[in-house]
Amino acid sequence: METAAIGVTEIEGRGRAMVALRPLKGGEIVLRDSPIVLYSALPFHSDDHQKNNNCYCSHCFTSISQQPQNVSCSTCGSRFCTFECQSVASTTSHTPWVCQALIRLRQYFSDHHQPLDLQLQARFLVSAYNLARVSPDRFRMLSSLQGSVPSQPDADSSATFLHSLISSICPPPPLELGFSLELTSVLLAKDKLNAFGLMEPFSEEREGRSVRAYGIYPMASFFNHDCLPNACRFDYIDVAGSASGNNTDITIRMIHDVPQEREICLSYFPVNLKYAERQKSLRDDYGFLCDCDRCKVEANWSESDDDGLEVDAIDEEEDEDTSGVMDEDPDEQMQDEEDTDAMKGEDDFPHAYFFLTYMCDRKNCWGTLAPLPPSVTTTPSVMECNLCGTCKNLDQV
Ligand SMILES: C[S@@+](CC[C@H](N)C(=O)[O-])C[C@H]1O[C@@H](n2cnc3c(N)ncnc32)[C@H](O)[C@@H]1O
Repeated sequence: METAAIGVTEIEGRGRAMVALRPLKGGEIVLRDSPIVLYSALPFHSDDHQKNNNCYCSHCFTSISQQPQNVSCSTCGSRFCTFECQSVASTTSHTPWVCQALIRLRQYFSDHHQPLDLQLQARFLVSAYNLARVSPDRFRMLSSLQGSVPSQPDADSSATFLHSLISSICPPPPLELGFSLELTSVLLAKDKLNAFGLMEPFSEEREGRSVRAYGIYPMASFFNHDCLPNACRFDYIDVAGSASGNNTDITIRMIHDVPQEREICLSYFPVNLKYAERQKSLRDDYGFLCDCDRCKVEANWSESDDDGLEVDAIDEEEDEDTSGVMDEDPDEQMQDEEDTDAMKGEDDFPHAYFFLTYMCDRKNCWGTLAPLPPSVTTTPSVMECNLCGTCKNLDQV
């Protein structure tokens, strides 16, 4: 039997972390994870009619706009892809309390205009308090994830507002753990630190990435962040299909080879973000300052470097022959380049190799490329983008 690929360990200053339990190959799938809690990314109410017209299954989030057979909840109107999905939902994600809570919150948000963030936090709280009722074991998993009572007054004011809203219009049925402002506040902090956005299928016309639903995944929540990640997340929404029951599962795939004991990290946002944007998001949203190898270099850049150097350096690099380097560990590759100073502007920009090799260059995508899993291809040089799905041979990269 093959040894497990990754395991959870504690790293000082970083909390729990995922590490390689054996040498890992680029393209290897190191985790498949199913969500413990899911919620829609659509507002309860929006002036945008497209957004009000929910065309996803409320349980498995498969697109149902093309499915004439879809069914609706006779009480709240939520739509489901099939009777089977609706039947499963009636005892899990769409219990009578959720149904009533959705009706009342929808009414409240159409009468009182509130920002999208707050509406989505309300959706999360309904899903989380419902989970506490229908699956105490999964709720305990959620409770064990990173996230405690926040210190920022802003976060506390959202919790206070949402707690009082839910208490007054749709209080949950009695729960073992109770229903308190402190629990609401802690749950919101866990959502903020651990939720993954399940993306709409890619479209070149749409700027930015559009999220269909948010999910919290019990194992994937242990990956720490690095601005030059060695693994990335793939989801297969609308590809897997509701029939397989895993439309909302995610997989984590290695971007390149890593040795045993190396920490496996994801990037919490698209890798093209600038230093200041990354630091702000990590400080404000995740509560830490990043001092990864890339940040150490970019911390010394002037603002104009940050604006222009990445593109300049990539253009310079594009003239070089990068084929045939994929069999090497890119970390070593970068180290070799550092040692020999083979790359122009190397001291300032040692991560040019990463951008050239692993960043998708399709318009408006900004996804990350990882080799296809060895089980899918016999050609290790085929790279797939985790957002738009484009496949490229390494010699095209
Ligand atoms: C999704 S959790 C990752 C797992 C977490 N370390 C734990 O113990 O459960 C995100 C949190 O991990 C910590 N974290 C993630 N990446 C980090 C990094 N590069 N340096 C320090 N802390 C990090 C931060 O506290 C962040 O809010």
